[in-house]
This record gives sequence, structure tokens and C-alpha cells, in this order.
Amino acid sequence: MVKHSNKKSAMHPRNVLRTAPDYTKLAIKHRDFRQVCELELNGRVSLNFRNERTLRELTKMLLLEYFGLHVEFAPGSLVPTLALRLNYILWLEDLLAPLKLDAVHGIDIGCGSSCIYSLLAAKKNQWHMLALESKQTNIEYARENVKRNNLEHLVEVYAQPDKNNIFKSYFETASRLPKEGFHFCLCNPPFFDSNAENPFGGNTRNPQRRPAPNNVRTGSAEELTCAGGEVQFVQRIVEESELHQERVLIFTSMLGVKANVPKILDYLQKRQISNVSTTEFHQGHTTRWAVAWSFQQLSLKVDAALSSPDLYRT
Ligand SMILES: C[S@@+](CC[C@H](N)C(=O)[O-])C[C@H]1O[C@@H](n2cnc3c(N)ncnc32)[C@H](O)[C@@H]1O
Repeated sequence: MVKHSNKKSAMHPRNVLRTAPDYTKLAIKHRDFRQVCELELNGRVSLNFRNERTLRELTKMLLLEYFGLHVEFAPGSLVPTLALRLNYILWLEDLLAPLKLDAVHGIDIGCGSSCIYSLLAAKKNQWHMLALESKQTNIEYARENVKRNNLEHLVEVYAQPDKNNIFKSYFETASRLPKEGFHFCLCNPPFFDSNAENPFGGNTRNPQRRPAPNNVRTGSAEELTCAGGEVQFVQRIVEESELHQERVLIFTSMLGVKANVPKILDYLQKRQISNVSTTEFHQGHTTRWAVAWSFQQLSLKVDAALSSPDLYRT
């Protein structure tokens, strides 16, 4: 029987991880990664995704192998998975492509200790990134990661003084803003609700329908939780986007749960924000969602022809 690949649930066509990496070859090449690999009887290596150190070394190795990025994570902080972050960046590339911009300026809301989105955007596409972060150790690590990769000319890490703010503090205090404003903002919001009795709840984001995830959860409570969880966090971005609608062309955020997508769409509709689109990011067994909105007259629909492998080659 011929097996058809399910295109709808595949990674973005330009995602370099769409073809599964050869871990055996990579283990031979990268010593630190080799140390977390397990050797099977057939000579191939396998990975234990339930082990935090394994995830850490895997992401570090992939960032180095595919993008030449040297990244360190603060102890106990979120270890980002690369395939998802790439899918998000590639969607942004598609949204921005029709604008044919010479220089792109973006905002990374909550960059984490890795600063992964900003580093990828800068290294891969030479985008100028403003990375906002509220947690002190993450700010320090993010700045070091930018420096270690000689990307200070493209990435600024801004210490968010008030966790309840998104753009407000920066826009009110910045000494210089890009002349043409920012073209987009992206966000992987704190997901869990800190007001919940047991913020981390069960061991899955959708316990009724899904088995426990293969990957161990990484990250501190401060990084992963906020009052009201991701819905309230993204609602705050929406509210502040109204105040700064001229400063950012396309506002976006990721969402960790499908059921939260209609909640954000309803919120946007209630506030009469009508230029809106959504997408899905597929990476293996994991799906995430994202919402985009704009106050300007521009299309937020991605032209399928633009998602070709030739756009923004790495
Ligand atoms: C889920 S983590 C995402 C980290 C990184 N972007 C990634 O995808 O791996 C959310 C991050 O947002 C930060 N954060 C929370 N509230 C914030 C705020 N109001 N402004 C800036 N950063 C914030 C947290 O400290 C944390 O590092």
C-alpha cells in the first residue's frame, strides 16, 4: 500500500528539521550531544526525551549544526524545542514576504534565557530584534547568548521592569525606536494559570484527549505561569496592541491549546479587530496554534506559493 504523507500535519516546507536528523551521524560529530545518546544493539543511537539534560544537549547541538548558533540555557529554565520555533519564524517570513522589506524589525515578547527566536531571526534572516524579558537570570543569559554569537548589532535584550506590561515600558522609555516602526511581534506566552489550585495540573495540556507528552516539561514556574494563563497574557497583548497600533504592523502570538484559539478570536472580535488570521504549527506529534492581527490594510493570508523552499534560504 502506498503511504501518503499527511501534508496538512507536516512541518513547514522550509523547516530544515522536516527531514529527521541523523542522530547517529550527529553523535559522532558533537561530543556533548554524544554523551546523552544511548547506543542501541544495531549501532544506531536513540534519545531519552524524558531526560532534561538530553533535551538541552539536543537543542544546543541542533542550533549549532543548522544555524551555527552557540546557546546556553540558564539552569532550570525552559529548554526550547527547535522545530516549533522554526515553524513560527517561517510563518512570519511568509506573512512578511509580500511587503518586500529591505530591513525587518521584530519584537520577541518573553525571549527566555535562550533568546531563541531572536537569535534565529537575526542569524537566519538578519532581522533586527527587540527581545523583552522580565526574569533577571533569563535577561542575563539572553544577553550573553546574543554576545556569544556576535549579534549585538541585531538583537537588543530589554529588561521588562513590570511583568504586567507588554510594550508599555519599552515604548515609554526607549531612547530610539526604529524609524519605520516594528513589522511584527511574536510570543510564546506563559501557558499555565498561576491562580489555579495546581497550576501544572495533570501532565498534559489536553488530558481528556491526549496521552502524556513524550518530552519532559522544562522551565521554572516563573517562566511558565502567569495570572490567567496564556489566554489572559494574549488578551493583554491585544489590549496593548490597541494602544500601539501604529508601532507594530503585525501582532502575533502562539497558543498552546486549540480551545484557546476561539477565546482569543472572540476577544479580538469583541474589540472590533477584524483583520485576523490563524495558523497551526505541526512538529511530530505536537501541534501548536498561532493568531495574527493587524490594524493596517494588509493581507494576513499566507500565499501557498510563497511557502516555497526558495524563500529566505538558510
Ligand atoms: C514560555 S516562556 C518562552 C521563552 C522563549 N520565548 C521560548 O519560546 O523558549 C515565557 C517567557 O516570558 C517571560 N515573561 C513573562 N511575562 C513577561 C512580560 N510581561 N514581559 C516580558 N517577558 C515576560 C518569562 O520570564 C519567560 O521567560
